[in-house]
Amino acid sequence: QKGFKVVPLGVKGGTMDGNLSAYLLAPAGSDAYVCLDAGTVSNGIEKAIEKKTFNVNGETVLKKYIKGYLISHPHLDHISGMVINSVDDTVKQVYAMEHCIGVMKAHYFNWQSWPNLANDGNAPALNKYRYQQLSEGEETPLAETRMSVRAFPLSHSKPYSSTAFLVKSGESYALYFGDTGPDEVEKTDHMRRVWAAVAPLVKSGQLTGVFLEVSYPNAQPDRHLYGHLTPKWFIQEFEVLAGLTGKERLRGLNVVVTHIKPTGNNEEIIRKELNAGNTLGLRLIFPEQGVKFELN
Ligand SMILES: Nc1ncnc2c1ncn2[C@@H]1O[C@@H]2COP(=O)(O)O[C@H]2[C@H]1O
Repeated sequence: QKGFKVVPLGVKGGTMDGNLSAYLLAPAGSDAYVCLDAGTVSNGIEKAIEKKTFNVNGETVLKKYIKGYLISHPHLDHISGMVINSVDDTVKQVYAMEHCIGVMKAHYFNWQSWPNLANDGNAPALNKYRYQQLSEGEETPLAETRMSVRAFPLSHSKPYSSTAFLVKSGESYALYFGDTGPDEVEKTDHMRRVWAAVAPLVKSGQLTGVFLEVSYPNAQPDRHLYGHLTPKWFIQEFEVLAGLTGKERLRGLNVVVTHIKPTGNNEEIIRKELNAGNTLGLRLIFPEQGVKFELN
């Protein structure tokens, strides 16, 4: 089977602490998932069961279906669900780049913030979560799944970093961006480097979807982006990809819109601004907590 299935456990940025960034991703036809970021875990599993996305209990989803966590950066809204659930969880892998593993060791699984359920850091390390360090561009198999991942660094308000994950299953790929500012504002080429890596996969039709953040409406001034995108910058970044692939290649590309901060009626404003700016014909997907969808 080609492509992936996605079960969002949490979809928002900002302060809604029962619904923060976390996306289960598995090859189509498989229940061996990884969790892309883990802001909200239990509440998302519960919502998915209510919505009949899963017909097993929450314990089975947490312990058996989730085979590992991919953490883009160590901000609480991307990691707190994993930390809180670690007590009830089973042995699994935690994949992240070096800086992010460093923060988890020093600041979360350190016995002071939380018991050290991981396999390194302050003694005694209880050895339940196994840190797997990802290096830029290197393909790492995702244990107990049919998937592998390549990681790319992102800039999330300099000097802080985040990560994009390019997940492979068979001949299909899905690209997940953690929080990121636009290259032009961050004064980096990090997003461009990701686009350059995936452009051939867009041309060959193997890239089944892109998860990209939009945190604020266009009215947010660039000096207050804090390492995030607005609809204008989101579209502008896809224009960079279009410059590498040709615009026509992006028509109908699945793009999952993540990390909207739901202040006031910003969700509606952002949706309108994205739709109005979508001259590339991207297939914008606004994910809902617990509602499964497919990428193929
Ligand atoms: N300099 C700042 N002043 C006020 N708020 C900030 C500043 N930097 C970051 N933030 C906020 O802190 C939040 C942390 O999570 P986010 O990166 O999603 O979004 C960030 C902003 O909302």
